[in-house]
Order: sequence, then structure tokens, then C-alpha cells
Amino acid sequence: MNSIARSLCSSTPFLGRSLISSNRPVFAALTVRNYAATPRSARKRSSPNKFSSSGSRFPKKSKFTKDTLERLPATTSKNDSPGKQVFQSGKFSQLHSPSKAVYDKSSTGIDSITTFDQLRIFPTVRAAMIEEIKSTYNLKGPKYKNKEELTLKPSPIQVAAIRKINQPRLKNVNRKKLENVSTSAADQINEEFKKLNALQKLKVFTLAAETGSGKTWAYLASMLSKLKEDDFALYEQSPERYDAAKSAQTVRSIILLPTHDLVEQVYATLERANNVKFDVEKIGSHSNFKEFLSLPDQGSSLNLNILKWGSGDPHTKLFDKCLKGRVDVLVTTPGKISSLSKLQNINRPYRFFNAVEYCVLDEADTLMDQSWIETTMPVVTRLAKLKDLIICSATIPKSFQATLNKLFPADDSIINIVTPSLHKLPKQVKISVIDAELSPYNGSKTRALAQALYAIMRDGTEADHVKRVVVFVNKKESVSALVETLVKKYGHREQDVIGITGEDKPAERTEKLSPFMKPAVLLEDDLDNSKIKVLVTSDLLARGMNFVAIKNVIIMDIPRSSVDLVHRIGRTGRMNQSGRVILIVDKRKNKTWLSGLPNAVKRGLTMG
Ligand SMILES: Nc1ncnc2c1ncn2[C@@H]1O[C@H](COP(=O)(O)OP(=O)(O)OP(=O)(O)O)[C@@H](O)[C@H]1O
Repeated sequence: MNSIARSLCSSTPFLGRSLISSNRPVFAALTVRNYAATPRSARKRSSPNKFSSSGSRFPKKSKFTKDTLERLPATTSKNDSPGKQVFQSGKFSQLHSPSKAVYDKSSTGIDSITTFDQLRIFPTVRAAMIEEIKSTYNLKGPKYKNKEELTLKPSPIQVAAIRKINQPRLKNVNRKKLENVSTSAADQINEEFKKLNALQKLKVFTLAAETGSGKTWAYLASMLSKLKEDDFALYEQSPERYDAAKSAQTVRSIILLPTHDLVEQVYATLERANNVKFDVEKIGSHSNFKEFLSLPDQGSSLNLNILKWGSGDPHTKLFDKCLKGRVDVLVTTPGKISSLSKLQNINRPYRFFNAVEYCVLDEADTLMDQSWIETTMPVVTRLAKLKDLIICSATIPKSFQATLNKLFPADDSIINIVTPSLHKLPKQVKISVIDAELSPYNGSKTRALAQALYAIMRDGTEADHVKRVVVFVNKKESVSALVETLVKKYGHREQDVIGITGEDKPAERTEKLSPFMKPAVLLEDDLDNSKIKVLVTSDLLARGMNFVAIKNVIIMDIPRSSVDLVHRIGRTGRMNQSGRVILIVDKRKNKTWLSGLPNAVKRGLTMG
């Protein structure tokens, strides 16, 4: 047993003693498991690789219906990585734990690569990425006086993902062998086919890393670099073809997200990066892209044609933009694309997607769960020229892993990229539990909430700034009731308590969200004269939302699964920032398990 496992296992008796020793029946549900290592390769080989033999890009049964998925094999935990200690309770054990081999393969280079320059990123994409991250960086404390002084380093998922995804496609095919193939013509043709296949073969990557770890730029840096490298390769071949390609009526890459708020968020990131002005002399002088970067449409900014096709946008927005010229990146939801099939008297509404080469499914465990997959996968299977499919999420629910196993049954048909902290709650987040059944709350969770908000307002943190608190409830119906109670019963001002549900129009949601999507403002600068802003919402905004420097999250209703708990808690403590999560419990069955959560986070245990 390796040293990590030994150290983890040595802590088990302690953890076991503190949580299980009281032998109250309720503890029986809690398990802190040590997985036996069953490396993936030892797993019985699944069905032969339908993935490439049929030549189709996806297994035959790509018609995704609910029953297709219901027949999915039971989720297995036998392949969980050895020595991984998992914190879970009976119904909360829904997270898949990747095998040790996957962790090992992903983590090469994570420690040795400390600058973006060490990563294979197209020079102007690297410059734009760094400037964009700096532009929204929340300067904490006196360490930096201004953003110029910031020295950013790639996060673990960015290192792992860019190293794996942004590889030249012909790397694996020996070019020398191709060039001087002197034998028969047949061998030459065979080699050419191999080269063609290597160039066009669909590669599927999964990116899984903890919340707030920079996954967005992990996939953007790879995808934008490929778009730029493709442009460069075309320019090298023929400047005329390079120029002509810009007016092609086609989409080159698509980013699919589950909600319009996330479409807005990723589009805003891309727009900021696209508008970064750079000095190409500094960036491209040493590279062999010098001549290419001296082109007027390359040298001053990324100059990509980016289209957001979001809620309420008519299909004509997509068509008009495509008819005017090539769309480099389309940011949208699967629902928008599948709605094209309902259009009357429009011939070939999908023709703009025939040349899509790169596709990202962000928050993929949502996009590929049972209620979504019937919309998502038909969109992906339409992309006949797809070369890279990047499947990105902060959690790998066991059901999601089972879907991936079904879609890509062979070991080598998918490249899994994970980080060591996957499914770990950020250690810098302090978790506490309020038992609403105790006095003075006497069973009233809203009283416990009001008390917690009162304490946060007066705790001296974020001095001189408007405090911001995100409160999660399970049901959208309880959002407005809770807002009303805080205003009417506990004296909060209406402008200080904001409720957001899916009933709000996306434009309204964006407006209401804005105080939480930028750094805290000074008290004297706040237009509402607020001291505290409270956002009450459901899991609609628990995934992916890049709340900026939120220090307080309160979970009023314990979520239905550990997956949702990880996402809710992940709205704070983003990119190594500190944060605080208060869990308000009132049902006996929840209390026991959750009282062990603060300790599990401190110990860096993985959520089950
Ligand atoms: N290398 C970096 N250094 C510092 N900050 C970074 C870096 N990369 C990204 N960020 C910032 O970290 C924040 C979180 O990034 P991002 O939203 O991509 O996280 P995520 O992993 O997608 O989170 P979630 O799983 O919750 O969606 C963003 O504000 C982003 O600008």
C-alpha cells in the first residue's frame, strides 16, 4: 500500500472512532471506504470497440432515449483509485472516483510546469488568456498594488488539459517514415491513409477538476490555439486559401452549456480575450509565426468571430452571422441547436455545422444526464467533421461515468484528464453546521438563517465593503417565500435581498446577478447604500457560475446529492480564495452525516 494510502488509512481509525464509535444506528449509514485497487486494465474488457470498427463516430445505438440510458450498466465502484478515502453517507455516494492510472497519467507535469510559456499555446492566445484572467482577477490584500504586477501560473487542470489536448495531430505518425517511404505505391497510399486518419480521427477528452479551478481557460486555450494553428497551416499552404476561408459560411467550433447564464459567462470571457490588444513584436518575434502574426488580421488582437446564440435569440441571428462569414466560435445551448429541426421551410438548417471541428460540452455531467442527453447527443453526432470533443465537468457522478463507458466502451477511445483535487472540497473553505432544532431556533431554519446573516454582517470580515451572501434552497418555489420572510419578518431591505429562479427572464437574471459577478464594492460606492446583499436561489445557479470573491455561502436545504453539494460549496473558495459555508440542518437524518463534513474538508477527503 503506498505512502498516501498508508497515511490516509492511518487516519481512518481516528475518523472511524469519531464518527462511528458512538454506535448510534444512524452512524451505520456512514462509510469511510478504502477502495481495493482494481486498475482499469484489469477490468473485464467491455464490448469490442464499436467506436472505430463501424467507422461511425459513435456506437450504433446513438439514438438516445431515456430507456437506452436506463439500461446502462450499474455504476461500478470497483475501479475507484486505490487508497482514496472517500467521505460519504448512504444516499450521498454518487461520485465516481477515477482509477489511480487515470490520476497518474493526468498529473505528469503538473508540478514541473509553473508558467504559461512552458505550455504549447498559440502565442497570441496565451497573451489574450493572461490579460483576460488579469482583467477579472480579484486582487486580495496588499500583496499586489495593481494587476500589472500579477504573475499568473497555470492551474493544475490547465497544465494537464493543455498538455494533453493541444498536441499536433501528426505527432504520433512518424513523418520521416511518411516522407521517405521508398517502397511500393501501396505502402505509400497506406501511409497516406494513416496520416489522413491521424489528422481526422475524432479525439474525445474528459476534463474533470474541482470547482473554481480554471477549467474554462483549460479548454479555451486548447481550442483557440487549434483554431489559430489551423489558420496558420492554411496560410502556410496558400495565403489565397487562407483569405478565402474567412468568408466560408460555416461554424468552426461550438461550446455547449446547460444554461443561458453560463452561455453569457463564457461568451463574456471570450469577448474580453478577443478584445485584448497586444504588441505582436513582444509576442511573436521569436516564434516561427512571425510573418503570419504580421498580417493585419492577426497581429493586433485575436480577432475571432464569436457568436453567442442565447435565450430568446432567433435562429436568424445564427443564420445571418454565418451567411456573412465564418464563425470561429459559437457559444450556445444544445436546446438552441436542436430547435433548428423544428423550423419550417428552411432547407438544411444544420448546413452551417458541417465543418465544425471542435466541440466542448461544459458542465457535461448535466448535459449528459438522463434528462438532457436526448438533446445533447443528437447535436454532437451531427458534427460529421468533428476532430476534438472536450467533455468538461467539476464532478463525475457515477451515472455520468456509466454514460461515458457506454458511449466510449474501449479504453483508448477517450482521454481522461483529472486533477488530484477532483471531488475534494476546497480546504480553504471553512464549513460549519447550524442545528436549527436547537434553541434559540427551535426548529426554525429561517430564524437560523437570519441569525447567520446578522452574524456575517457584524463579523468584521471584508471591512468597508458590501458583504455578499449566496443562499441555496432546493426548490425554486421556496425562493420567493424566503425572500419575503427575510424582508417582512427579519427587517432586511428589499433592495438587499435578491431572489433568482428560472422564472426570471435571462436578461433580468443577468441584472440581478451583477453584484455577485464582480468584486465586492466599497460601502460608500454602493448605489443602494447596502451593507449586505443576499442572493437566494436554487441549483439553477449552483453550477459553473463564476461568482467573484463570494466569501459566504449558506445552504438552507441539504441538496439531494453529494454532486449538488460539491457544486454549491464551489461557489466560494474559487481559485484558492478563502470562503465560508454554513449548512443549516433540521432533520435528524441529515445532521449526523453533515456534522462530519467540516472535519472531512479539513482532512482533504474526497467526497463520495
Ligand atoms: N491560471 C489562473 N490563475 C488565476 N486565476 C485563474 C486562472 N485560470 C482561471 N482563473 C480564474 O479563476 C476563476 C474560476 O475559473 P473557472 O470559472 O474557469 O473555474 P471552473 O473550474 O470552470 O469552475 P466551476 O467548476 O465552478 O465551473 C475565474 O475568475 C478565472 O478568471
